[in-house]
Amino acid sequence: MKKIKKICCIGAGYVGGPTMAVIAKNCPEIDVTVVDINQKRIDLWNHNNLDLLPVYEPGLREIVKETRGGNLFFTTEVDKAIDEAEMIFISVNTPTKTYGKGKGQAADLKFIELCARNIAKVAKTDKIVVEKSTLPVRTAEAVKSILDNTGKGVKFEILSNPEFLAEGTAVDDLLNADRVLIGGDETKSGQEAKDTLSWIYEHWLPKERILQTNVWSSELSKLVANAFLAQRVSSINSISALCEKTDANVAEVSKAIGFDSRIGSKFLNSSVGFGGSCFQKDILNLVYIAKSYGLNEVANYWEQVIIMNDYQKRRFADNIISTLYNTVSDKKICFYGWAFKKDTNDTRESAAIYVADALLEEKAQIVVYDPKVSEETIYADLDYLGTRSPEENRKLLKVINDPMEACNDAHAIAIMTEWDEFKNYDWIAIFELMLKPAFVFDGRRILTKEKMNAIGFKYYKIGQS
Ligand SMILES: NC(=O)C1=CN([C@@H]2O[C@H](COP(=O)(O)OP(=O)(O)OC[C@H]3O[C@@H](n4cnc5c(N)ncnc54)[C@H](O)[C@@H]3O)[C@@H](O)[C@H]2O)C=CC1
Ligand SMILES: O=C(O)[C@H]1O[C@H](OP(=O)(O)OP(=O)(O)OC[C@H]2O[C@@H](n3ccc(=O)[nH]c3=O)[C@H](O)[C@@H]2O)[C@H](O)[C@@H](O)[C@@H]1O
Repeated sequence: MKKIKKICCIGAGYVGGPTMAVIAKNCPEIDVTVVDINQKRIDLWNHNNLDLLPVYEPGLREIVKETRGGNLFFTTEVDKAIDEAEMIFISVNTPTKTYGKGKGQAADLKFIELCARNIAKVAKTDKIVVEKSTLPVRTAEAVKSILDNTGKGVKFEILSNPEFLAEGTAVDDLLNADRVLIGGDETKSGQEAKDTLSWIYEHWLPKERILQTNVWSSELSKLVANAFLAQRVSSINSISALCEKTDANVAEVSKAIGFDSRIGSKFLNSSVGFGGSCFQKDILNLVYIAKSYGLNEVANYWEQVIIMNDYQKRRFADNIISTLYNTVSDKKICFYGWAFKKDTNDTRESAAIYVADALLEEKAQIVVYDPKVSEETIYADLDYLGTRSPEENRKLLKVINDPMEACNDAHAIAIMTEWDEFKNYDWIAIFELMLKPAFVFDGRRILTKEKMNAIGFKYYKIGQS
């Protein structure tokens, strides 16, 4: 096993940034360079004001402060970093394809291929190339084929090392990972490369949490882990609809089933629907792969997780409309939260986007307050859907930085993200500011029905009649 001194990571996003910061902190003898083609993102990673880091994660700014400029570097000099590194992580985005074959399901691998071609072009010495991005099964084969055909005699070992961190808890997830998965060739040099990557993680994680597999198992396990997690959320959300029709309470059901050690208590919180950049993308990708092998029953089974999630978002929006006397036209509805979960500024696939879109179709006036998401991001999310013109989105939806001002004269509040601060608001003062009857639609189940009703609210909580 070779002890390496220089690594590079292509892609300074939600995975590349935090992962490399944690490696730099725990491996002071290794120089870690994170590269990106997005100059603005790199400038923000290098900004003196650490509040402006492009990724908000609890604990991240402290690690960046400690390591940046010491053994952690952010730069757009991609070729130089590739040339100097002994190990290169590819951590670029792999979104769902929006064109051509597999449109709407398959992962778009153009950024991965560009990275592979760039490494092939630049590399003058042997490299270990690590797939950190989430990739369809057998992608390593394509990457290997591109790298092995450079004709320069440079040797590449390809490893799959998918990331399991969740946003909002990224630093903690990295420091205390349940497991690290490393897939590689079952050859002597493949084993050596796997051991070198294991050695990096062993700086802070117990050896028994580092699992080595073949490349294909590793690639597939990542998609399957996300599919199983999302499936739990869709399963409990399906039950939330049933609870609302009966006198059952979804929290009591979650608790009761979660006590069974075979089921376990995690990931059973009913919500307005899961969001995030990966659950939907990775399940769609799994569905596409299954279909491509003619496994239609397998594909249909997993697709149902997405169908249920779409139903949950639609159901929430429909309930707001029907409860507000079947019309929200010109009614002010205040959204508390836009991020797809608390403690992140990421909004990709957030349920808030789709609920807002449905209400805007009914000509509602929406006012959004989120403690970490910018106005620019919120408008970009809506414009991306293409449902109406950017001008109309800006006319119908406003972003306000003060939660009290946001709910002033509102007919209803919709809680879209479970930010802790929402629980501690002065809900009596909020009630006073709103039009009556004052409605609250709690898509995250963070408030107490009895207390809200006692204040005078008409309070609706997902999964409770
Ligand atoms: N966001 C998350 O929580 C997790 C994401 N993943 C996976 O990790 C991968 C990356 O995800 P994120 O970090 O969220 O994406 P991201 O979109 O935040 O970051 C990707 C970065 O790669 C850069 N990039 C694209 N092509 C490039 C190129 N040729 N050269 C240099 N830079 C390039 C982009 O400019 C962007 O800044 C995806 O495959 C995702 O599925 C895996 C686990 C968790
Ligand atoms: O591949 C990825 O990108 C990552 O996807 C998820 O992480 P993330 O999407 O960041 O966040 P989660 O905590 O999984 O939440 C996803 C969504 O499900 C929702 N959720 C989660 C749990 C729950 O019980 N109920 C629920 O509605 C959250 O609010 C959020 O909208 C996985 O948890 C990570 O292991 C994985 O690495």
